[in-house]
Amino acid sequence: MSKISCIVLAAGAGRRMGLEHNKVYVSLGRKSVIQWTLEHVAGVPNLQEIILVVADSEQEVMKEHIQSMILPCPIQIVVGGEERQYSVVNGLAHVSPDCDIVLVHDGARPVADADSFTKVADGAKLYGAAVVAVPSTDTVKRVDATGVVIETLQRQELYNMQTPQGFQKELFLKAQAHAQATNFLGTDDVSLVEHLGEPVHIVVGDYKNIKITTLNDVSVAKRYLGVDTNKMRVGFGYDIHRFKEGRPCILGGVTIESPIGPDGHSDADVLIHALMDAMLGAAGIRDIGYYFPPEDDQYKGISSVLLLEKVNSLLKEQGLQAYNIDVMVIAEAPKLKPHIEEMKANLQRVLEIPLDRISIKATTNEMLGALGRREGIAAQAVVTLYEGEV
Ligand SMILES: Nc1ccn([C@@H]2O[C@H](COP(=O)(O)OP(=O)(O)OP(=O)(O)O)[C@@H](O)[C@H]2O)c(=O)n1
Ligand SMILES: C[C@](O)(CO)[C@H](O)COP(=O)(O)O
Repeated sequence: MSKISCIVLAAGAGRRMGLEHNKVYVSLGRKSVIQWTLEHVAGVPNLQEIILVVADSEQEVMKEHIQSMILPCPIQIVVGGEERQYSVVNGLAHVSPDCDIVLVHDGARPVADADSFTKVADGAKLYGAAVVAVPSTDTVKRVDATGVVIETLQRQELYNMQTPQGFQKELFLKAQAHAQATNFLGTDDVSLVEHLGEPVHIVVGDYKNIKITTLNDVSVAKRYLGVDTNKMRVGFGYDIHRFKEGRPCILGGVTIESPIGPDGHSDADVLIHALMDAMLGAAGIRDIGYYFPPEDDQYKGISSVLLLEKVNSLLKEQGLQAYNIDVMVIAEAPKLKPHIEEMKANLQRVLEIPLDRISIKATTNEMLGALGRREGIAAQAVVTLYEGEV
């Protein structure tokens, strides 16, 4: 019986996702991308070990991330390389001597099911190298650097390669050594065996086995995994600041001429503060005091637009995106009307939603109470968030 080792690659940067963190930590419902991937890998019969390849800087984060998982075999975390292929080389160096079949799988493919691993392992055992692939559904053309079509390729011969990709270990070691000796860099693993001149067999896979590459893939993967998606959430925020003479009056990222302005640790932009609390509330991830504590010097005088950027990326990491926002500022002065379009443009720049889904309104407090006595300024905000892209 074959002994199988699976190298799971998670050492990329996930640049195309545009997040601050590696895409493999993005949540897809109650589990992250890498947790779904590992759960599916764990279902492979005869699996002896998992070699999880992780960037040097993320070793601790990854350990914390997977420590609660119950896996059927030992898992070893090893350091990745600059390119995907070099990460595979590092993983391969840690494969146990008694394993005879090596599978390689992208950590960013959380939908691949245990069946595709089994079929690839069987194919590798039988033929030496096998890969899960799907027929191309689009017409594919070769195009030159000026954008002119060179030729139309025969679609019946074209397949999109996915992972897992599997190998008899000795063949894979030989192919890796040959690639190194000839400076060959492939975009997938079986291409190293092709480069060696040995045959590679495909196993027909499933179109659902997507690689999480852009934010849009997150909602698609959630759908495929049966995780609730496109659910709307609502959040509410409120903030109030005392006015102080000589303080700048910054609202919605716009500096308004005024002899008085809201007092506070940051730039005291009460409008953005109410908005951020509404966003965090809708996401269910605490409040602005938690992320930007007033006793922390790094936030002294900081522009709240920068804080809003941070809140927006916290939401993106949860697969959430603002759909519409409605903010009400309550103050006797200054007059906001001449500045509202500029404020909306500032919010649009950060939140990347159309202007017609951003509402900023202002009202006086009819000279009632502290706000009516011009002692301060308050704001309330309501936000709807969508899970996934809208
Ligand atoms: N040096 C690298 C580059 C990529 N990968 C892994 O290879 C898989 C497929 O690569 P890709 O989708 O390109 O991931 P990233 O390199 O992270 O993404 P991007 O190219 O957008 O930065 C991912 O699971 C990624 O973590 C890796 O282990 N080591
Ligand atoms: C290996 C792979 O997932 C097969 O489709 C793909 O080639 C990886 O490419 P990327 O450029 O690293 O995303």
